[in-house]
Amino acid sequence: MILRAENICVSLGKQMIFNGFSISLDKGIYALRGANGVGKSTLLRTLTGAQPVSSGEIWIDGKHLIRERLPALKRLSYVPDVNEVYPFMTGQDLLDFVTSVRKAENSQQVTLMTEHFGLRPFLSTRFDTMSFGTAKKFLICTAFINSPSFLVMDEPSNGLDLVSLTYLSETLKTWAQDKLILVATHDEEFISATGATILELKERHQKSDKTLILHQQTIVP
Ligand SMILES: Nc1ncnc2c1ncn2[C@@H]1O[C@H](COP(=O)(O)OP(=O)(O)OP(=O)(O)O)[C@@H](O)[C@H]1O
Repeated sequence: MILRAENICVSLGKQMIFNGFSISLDKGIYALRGANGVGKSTLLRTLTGAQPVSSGEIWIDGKHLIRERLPALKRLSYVPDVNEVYPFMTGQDLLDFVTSVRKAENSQQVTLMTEHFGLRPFLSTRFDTMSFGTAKKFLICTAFINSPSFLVMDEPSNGLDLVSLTYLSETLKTWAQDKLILVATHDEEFISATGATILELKERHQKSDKTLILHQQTIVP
């Protein structure tokens, strides 16, 4: 299993969002859906170590997210729905920074991706003057640096133009052959284009008691 999370409990402020939630996934592409506020972003942040758990255990590719934090983090990438990049950084700065932090070689895949996304003219643009979609495309590119086994994206299609969206869908389909891709999305067309299996996050009896409903039939484009 690339992802294994068991009995996780997560609270935000006074609100318990997850109370004993478990999920295990192997390679493939999965679309996490659910009503606004049900906890999709919180779940993604938790599975990537960005949101601490009050109890429960998470393994990424067999590495424990707390006890083997660095090896676990090296195996995953997370693209949030908000631009969390320092405003003074340029597109190239971000690519260089992530390449260096991940001790990666300059990746051909990432260079190719920046070309397909039309990012070359924006390599020296600062994030505080970039459009939302352009910033999102740089963040997506960095997620592919060092070929992580577990790719997590929050609303990846949000803000992307059609050409970039088509390229991203095709790239994700290829990657899903031997990696796990988990995206939170409300975008039916994107789900259809990637052929993702839908995971519906729902509340069971009370707010913190959540379940995942797996839609066995994937939507075929
Ligand atoms: N920093 C925070 N402090 C307290 N509560 C929070 C915080 N962030 C989110 N919440 C609450 O946690 C719950 C889950 O929020 P989350 O953003 O994970 O939902 P979501 O399913 O991703 O929603 P959406 O579809 O609107 O993006 C909501 O009730 C939200 O109000």
